[in-house]
Amino acid sequence: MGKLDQPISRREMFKMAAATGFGAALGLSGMRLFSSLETASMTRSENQFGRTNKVYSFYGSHQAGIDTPAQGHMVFAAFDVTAESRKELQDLLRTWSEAAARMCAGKQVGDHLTNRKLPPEDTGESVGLFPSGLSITIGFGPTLFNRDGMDRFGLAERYPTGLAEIPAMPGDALQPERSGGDICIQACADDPQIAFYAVRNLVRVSRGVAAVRWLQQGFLSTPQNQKGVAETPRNLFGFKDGTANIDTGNSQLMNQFVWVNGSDQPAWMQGGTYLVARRIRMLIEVWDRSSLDEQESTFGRTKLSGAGFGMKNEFDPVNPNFLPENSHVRLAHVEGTKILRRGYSYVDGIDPKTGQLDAGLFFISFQRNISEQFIPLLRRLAAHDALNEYTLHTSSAVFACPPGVREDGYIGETLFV
Ligand SMILES: C=CC1=C(C)c2cc3[nH]c(cc4nc(cc5[nH]c(cc1n2)c(C)c5CCC(=O)O)C(CCC(=O)O)=C4C)c(C)c3C=C
Ligand SMILES: [Fe+2]
Repeated sequence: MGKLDQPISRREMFKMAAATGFGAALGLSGMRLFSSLETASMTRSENQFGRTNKVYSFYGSHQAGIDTPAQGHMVFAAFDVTAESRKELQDLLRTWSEAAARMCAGKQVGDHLTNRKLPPEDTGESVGLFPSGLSITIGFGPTLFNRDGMDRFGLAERYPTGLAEIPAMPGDALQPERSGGDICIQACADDPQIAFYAVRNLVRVSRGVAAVRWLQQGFLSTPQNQKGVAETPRNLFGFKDGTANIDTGNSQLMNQFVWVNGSDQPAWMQGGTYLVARRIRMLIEVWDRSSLDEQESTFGRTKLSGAGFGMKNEFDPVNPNFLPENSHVRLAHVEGTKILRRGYSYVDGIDPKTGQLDAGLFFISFQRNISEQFIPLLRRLAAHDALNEYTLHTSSAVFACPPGVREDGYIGETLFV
């Protein structure tokens, strides 16, 4: 194979692109990134699908994928760890960290061409694609610390205070095979192929020591107003979802409600946070037959503008007295406490029993303490929320997301010191 025929890595391509401009780099490599639909006015760091040259480092004081802006696509995988020793578990976390750091930087996990007689060290589907703001977030589930009374990895004593299992709630329709997990990986990117690529390669390099227990894909579309400013995304019920979310740029709120910090224990979780995932099926067919009045009363907000009842604009503070007592927002709005929501819509075909769409919200939230923030909120909603008529919670999982990774370090290393 001649030198010019050899595929180049995403890193090489972007180095070349920086030096020469994308057109020249692409001409040289023979790769095609821009379709004929794209115009000269389109930014050279973004293609017509909005897939971007953005890079979120895997290294830093906090993990990416929490306070970084939500990308358009998510693949979330929960794993059962089959490693048999603490050392094997640490090796797995090291291997994952190395691979994750490379992929987030827009590089491939390994070489495609080392040995024709062996499987390539990278699966190849990211060649020529943009880094697309890939973030990889890793969390540890309760069973990693203690499974049925067994301390498999000598970690039982290090069980984190803020990690609580969610008790059964009225109306739950949880599927055990879609719930729980020893470790989770949340991969988000502006390109669905990059998000899948990341998880697929992390699964590949963990063969023999971890097995996927369940996996969920999700998507999110962010509208832009006429000035090109991003607006609140809408969920599959057509409502703006995220209006009253925590502003991730507000470090005071992030420290108050999301990051483990100050005198919080255990010390190994400082800079981390706790993740709750609930796969919530939305009964689309029932919803679509309900009147606009009923839909708006369910949330206590106006469908088109997103404004709370009695208010004019989306971001006007809600006045609970104007909202129906059992409306979602009235019940979820609790003075003095908050959680950070970062969920994705999903569509998983149809329910084979009923023929109805299996679509909804893969709800993800991050908080400093699950028992104090999330569980009381879910209890209120499960007991009284008008939205329950249109939803079914089909899976549930909780994870402790350790702090970010230092260069040369690995994810969760503070847990082992
Ligand atoms: C336990 C926490 C929550 C679950 C589960 C949940 C499910 C859920 N939510 C929507 C749609 C909306 N939620 C909105 C606001 C909102 N929701 C929660 C928590 C849970 N939601 C909170 C804390 C809030 C903010 C309350 C406030 O302080 O005002 C809204 C309104 C717009 C917004 O602020 O985002 C919508 C719409 C769905 C469809 C859903 C389950 C499928
Ligand atoms: Fe909500």
